[in-house]
Amino acid sequence: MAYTSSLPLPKHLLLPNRRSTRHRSSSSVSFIPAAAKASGVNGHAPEKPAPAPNGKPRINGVNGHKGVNGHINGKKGVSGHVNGHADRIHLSVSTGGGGSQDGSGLRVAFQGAPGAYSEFAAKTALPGCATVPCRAFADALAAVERGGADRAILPVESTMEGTALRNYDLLLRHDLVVAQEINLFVHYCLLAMPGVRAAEVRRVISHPMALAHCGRALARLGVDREPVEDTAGAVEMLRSNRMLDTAAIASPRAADLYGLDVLAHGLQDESWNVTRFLLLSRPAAAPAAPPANADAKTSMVVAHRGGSMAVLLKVLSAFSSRNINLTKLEVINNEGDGGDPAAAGAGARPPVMILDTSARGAPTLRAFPHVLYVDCAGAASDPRVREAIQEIEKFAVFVRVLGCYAADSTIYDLQ
Ligand SMILES: O=C(O)C(=O)Cc1ccccc1
Repeated sequence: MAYTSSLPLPKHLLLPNRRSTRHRSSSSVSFIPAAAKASGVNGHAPEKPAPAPNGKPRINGVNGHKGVNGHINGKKGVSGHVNGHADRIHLSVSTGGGGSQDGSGLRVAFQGAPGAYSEFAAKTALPGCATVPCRAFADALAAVERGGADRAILPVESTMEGTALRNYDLLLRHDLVVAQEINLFVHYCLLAMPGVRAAEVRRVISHPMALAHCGRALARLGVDREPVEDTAGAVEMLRSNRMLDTAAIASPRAADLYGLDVLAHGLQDESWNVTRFLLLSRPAAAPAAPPANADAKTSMVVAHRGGSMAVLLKVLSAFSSRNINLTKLEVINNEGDGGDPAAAGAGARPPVMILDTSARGAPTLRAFPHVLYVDCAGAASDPRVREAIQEIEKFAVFVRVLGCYAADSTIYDLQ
């Protein structure tokens, strides 16, 4: 596949996150690697490279330039140069919890039926793992907490829609840590029962994210849309009910797996469509954190009192004064309902619920109307990162480090 350099910047790099407007006031700068490369920020047309040495197909999402320290403007400094290492594949993380480096011996819970994008992402990150299908993302996280799985995989942001706030909500409510990240190029296909022609399709079913990513194509087709739990589940539903007036949006792999026809390829409204997934682990079973001098990322959530831009500036200054790059910054302000969860029903914005695991007693769920989701380059053990967090803790209400893991700027392409 050839990617051209003339694509516009992904929407979420330019605008406040619009997907969240109903429930959330949120704006973000979120840096999935290669998003800006595809947009031609550096003037190079990205090319699909040879498979990586480990056999995984990959797109090197970055161009070898170092990022601009502390630069969080959505246009410059976001070309995936999170850590300045363009074409390495970071697979040398210890998987902890008894698993080997390729994930053999690990069970990874994912939402959906076999063939879901999340399962591909899990298998790409940990080729030797066993995947455990779950009905909902919440079930996947609960499976890890209860010991029924070693990891859960969760899509947390996409170049087309920015942060998946509902999945962040889930992550924050659980006592789990980020163990690994993986970026997956997502191709959407229109699939139907063998022999069904496009003109016969009246309805399209898929995961809500897939329907949203293909909105313009679906409008052109003039079909009804129906959300279901996941893309592969949609395909399974078509197959088992022999639905002849319905198509599903899912991956080409799901078409093979379930024996369906592909009516159209590349259905997504933007040709550059990358989803970032996180692999989550119980804290005690997490892989050893990358050493301070390795390419690493630290993810955290910062709750603050809100009310002014000063907090944001102070957070930025804590990082930029130490030359620490930010790779994600999402601002959530849910003060509209005064933090009253009871007001949430009528379109008011509920506060963000975060499990506080720092206290001595049992972890408690706390409500915060003003939070920042921050990913920074560097390990949590790096003295600069430690100091930045300590500085933020002086003025924030609460900081929870969500994990420290190997930075992986590769975009994997499974087509
Ligand atoms: O439904 C799936 O296949 C999933 O894994 C969730 C999803 C949907 C669309 C893009 C990425 C992940």
